Amino acid sequence: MNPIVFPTGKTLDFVAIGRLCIDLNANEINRPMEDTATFTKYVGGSPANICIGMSRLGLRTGFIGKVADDQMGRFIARYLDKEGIDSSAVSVDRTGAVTGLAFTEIKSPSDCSILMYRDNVADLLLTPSEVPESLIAGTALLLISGTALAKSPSREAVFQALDYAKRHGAVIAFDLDYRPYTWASDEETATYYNLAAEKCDILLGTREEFDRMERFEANSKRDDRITAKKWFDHSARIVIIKHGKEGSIAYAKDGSSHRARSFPAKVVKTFGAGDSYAAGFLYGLMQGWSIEASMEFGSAAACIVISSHSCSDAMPSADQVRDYIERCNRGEIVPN
Ligand SMILES: Nc1ncnc2c1ncn2[C@@H]1O[C@H](COP(=O)(O)OP(=O)(O)O)[C@@H](O)[C@H]1O
Ligand SMILES: O=C(O)C[C@@H](O)[C@H](O)C(=O)COP(=O)(O)O
Repeated sequence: MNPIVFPTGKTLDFVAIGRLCIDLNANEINRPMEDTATFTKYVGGSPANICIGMSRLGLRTGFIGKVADDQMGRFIARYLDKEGIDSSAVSVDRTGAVTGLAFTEIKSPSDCSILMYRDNVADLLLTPSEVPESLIAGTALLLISGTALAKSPSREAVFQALDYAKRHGAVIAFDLDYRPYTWASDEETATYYNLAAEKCDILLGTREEFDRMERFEANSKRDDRITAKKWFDHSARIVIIKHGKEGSIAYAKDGSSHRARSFPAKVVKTFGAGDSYAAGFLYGLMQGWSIEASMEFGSAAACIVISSHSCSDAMPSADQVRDYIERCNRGEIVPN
């Protein structure tokens, strides 16, 4: 069963708020970054990737964010337009801030890491006054992402967006998306994550990300059910805890739980899994599918992205995801 009823009659299906950045993915894979000479540039940033994923799946999407007034910022803006994403709420920084960069290291299909350059980044300078109420009033689903909570004024901009979403009945999804680089302390992280999560209908995060929010609480066994239960006393209706290759588990407010296995994949790199999973899962819910069917769709979308070189550019269409599931069912995908 699907416990989320999305509002109808909106002009957009999905709006994300947060960072628009650049991924620089190593071309010479299976080696440390010290030995990598060339990288390919893609649009990146977790909420940007999810929004691109939703657009590829055929939804009407928009983005609220801030880009640098430089070549990278213009590359991002152009890419959003090409993908058919409403970028009317993407403002341009005029203070000399820069675009965030994520260099990716692909040492092996299972040993990947990210080196972030995020000093004075434009995305964290988004202000509450740059969040248009009309765009949020006109969407069925708003996605927020944890990194945008790391600093003011972007933090207040996200809370402003949450307030508008509540006011206008948009469903709210929160991808925890914890990135250590941006936060001042563990206490600060837990405080703002908890304050935002209380207001959201759907929470998605890895076990490690939920651990960050629970640092003051008694869940020493890191029990997923205990983690999820807390949020049902607030606004949550679905809590998903992701466990990499081991799959994911969803808890719903009615007490049910749903496990999704991961599909086989010829993995190039592991990053991008969570973003494509989120896009596939949220897309499924918006089609009125069950939680299980939506999780399956997200898991297959994740495999397509981790079998590719990029995150954003590799986001699949709905037909590609369906085809991947069928090929897996026929035993045609042999994992590495
Ligand atoms: N090595 C893998 N093989 C197949 N599927 C994977 C693999 N890693 C991740 N996935 C899929 O992607 C989903 C999200 O991945 P996960 O690593 O948990 O999130 P994140 O990328 O946010 O850390 C998993 O639930 C699983 O379906
Ligand atoms: O989120 C970023 O700033 C970098 C992403 O674009 C990057 O490609 C990535 O790490 C994806 O994250 P994941 O889906 O959680 O693995």
